[in-house]
Amino acid sequence: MNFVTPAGFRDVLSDEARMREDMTRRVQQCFDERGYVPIETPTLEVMDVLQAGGRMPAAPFKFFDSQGDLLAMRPDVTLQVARMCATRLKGQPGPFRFRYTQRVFREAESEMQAAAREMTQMGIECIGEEGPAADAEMVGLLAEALRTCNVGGFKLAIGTVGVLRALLERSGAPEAWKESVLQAYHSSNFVDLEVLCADGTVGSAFADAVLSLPRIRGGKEAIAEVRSIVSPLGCVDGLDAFEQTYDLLVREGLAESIVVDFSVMSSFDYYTGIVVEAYAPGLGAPLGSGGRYDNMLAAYGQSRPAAGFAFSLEQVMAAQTVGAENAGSAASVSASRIERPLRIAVPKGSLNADTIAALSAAGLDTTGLDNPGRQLIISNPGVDYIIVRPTDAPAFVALGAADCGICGKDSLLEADPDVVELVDLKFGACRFVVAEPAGAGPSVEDHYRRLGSIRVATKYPNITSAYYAKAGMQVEIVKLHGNIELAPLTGMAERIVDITATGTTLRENNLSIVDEVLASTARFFANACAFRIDARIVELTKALQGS
Ligand SMILES: Nc1ncnc2c1ncn2[C@@H]1O[C@H](COP(=O)(O)OP(=O)(O)OP(=O)(O)O)[C@@H](O)[C@H]1O
Ligand SMILES: O=P(O)(O)OC[C@H]1O[C@H](OP(=O)(O)OP(=O)(O)O)[C@H](O)[C@@H]1O
Repeated sequence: MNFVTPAGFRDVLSDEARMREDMTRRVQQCFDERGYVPIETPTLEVMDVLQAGGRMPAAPFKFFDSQGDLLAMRPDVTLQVARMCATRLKGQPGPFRFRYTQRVFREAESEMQAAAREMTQMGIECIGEEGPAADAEMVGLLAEALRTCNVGGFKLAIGTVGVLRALLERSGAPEAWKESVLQAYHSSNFVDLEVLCADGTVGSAFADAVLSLPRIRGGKEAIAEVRSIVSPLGCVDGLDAFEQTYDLLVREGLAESIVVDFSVMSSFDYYTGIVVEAYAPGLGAPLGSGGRYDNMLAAYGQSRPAAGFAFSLEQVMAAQTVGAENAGSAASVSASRIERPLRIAVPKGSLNADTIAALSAAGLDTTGLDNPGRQLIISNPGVDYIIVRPTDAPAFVALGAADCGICGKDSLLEADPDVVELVDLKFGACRFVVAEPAGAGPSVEDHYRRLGSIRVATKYPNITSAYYAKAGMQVEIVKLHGNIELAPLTGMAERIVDITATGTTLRENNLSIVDEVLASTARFFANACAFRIDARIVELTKALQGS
């Protein structure tokens, strides 16, 4: 027997535990000095209670107790605080300022994530206050806490959800379109957004506004730019308060640390006003996030305005490690981000030549990239090309090993990484199809009727199972790594789900297409944090769009 901890759970040895203790103490003291008092919430909640508060931030661990209640380990503290305020503190007038340091527990969300499943969150919730002063207090305190933790060069991206909500409501668009737009915003999919805004569902002024909003970023001028776009449409909701919040933050000396960014809207259904996400240079994932969630308490029976944030102790410690490594070089942490080469994941294989051509047309020095030999990283002035298998590109970018990259939409759909999809590069066009041996249709259908399932071979099990789940058909998926067409020819599977481009492979192996699953082209995409703090990615995006 191996005496190991469960995946994603670990012991913390003394040296690290001492650092964690010290950091926690300093942060809690910082919160305490601003009038925030400690609270603790239970490790377990009834699942229905958690769900009542809105979208769950991550999949929780769940189990039944002896009474048959479905319980969940807390994936987050905010929902619990909302529940607590609306129930146990119902009779008290407030406002309440709470702080906490608590472990949260999350089931792994994807295979690609080598993630911890137990994390320590430090955060605050301010219940019963609203307006720019309360919002600035929340964002300012997040900045102060990160400074207390010596996180160098951090950035706080702030936006407000009011403007987009107003644009959608007043656009007159059908619900399905609005949901698709929100989905594109949530998944940071600029390519989908472009397609939706070009489909003629809403007038061009609304379409242009919805499309340009997430690309606007900067300082005070970014707010003015948003205003000039949404004001003629009568959609300035929340923008005045947001501008006042921004001014207050600048007055607190935070101009260098905050960046207005209207693409930060990942939890639109949960937040009602300002949203904030914290990033540190060199970290692939955000340090923490927060915002205003005025509707959540009402879901528990008592309406009160509320705002708060939480950040991860583990992420803060990781930022310090990256900061210490950068400090070894001549530059400071924030400056080193600018000086460090931009890391681009470049696919080898069939997308390679077009990728090099696109990067070169965008103005990058691609010398040596077309003939790297066995060298896996090609370094040119200002840029490191990381040569990857196309199916690995999403992992490199999502985990922050590369700042941005290129691969087929098929690889992105299969991996479903947390990245920002920026440009449809149009090359690498292919179609995903379901195919079977020519003339085998009746026998495959008979097989399904008799056994209630068929075997489908593919390199893309996630795309395939999503397709069959939608079709309501039971299948056994056989995962292969290449020459998928062999599976039905050898009797290993009845059908395949695979790529076709010219159709030659299907034709030469006497296979015929049963259905179309989706079409794919190559995409340029970026790590969500790098996209928000590294201006070079925005520049490269523009250059690639023009090429
Ligand atoms: N005829 C085609 N066959 C395969 N892929 C194509 C074709 N045309 C375009 N593509 C695109 O090129 C991408 C890379 O294909 P390629 O064959 O180079 O790598 P792969 O073998 O699928 O990936 P990996 O080596 O990571 O398993 C595909 O994901 C797809 O988006
Ligand atoms: O329609 P066509 O132009 O004939 O292209 C389709 C073929 O290309 C891909 O294979 P790939 O060359 O990537 O090899 P693999 O089977 O090893 O993945 C795909 O899996 C098909 O087999």
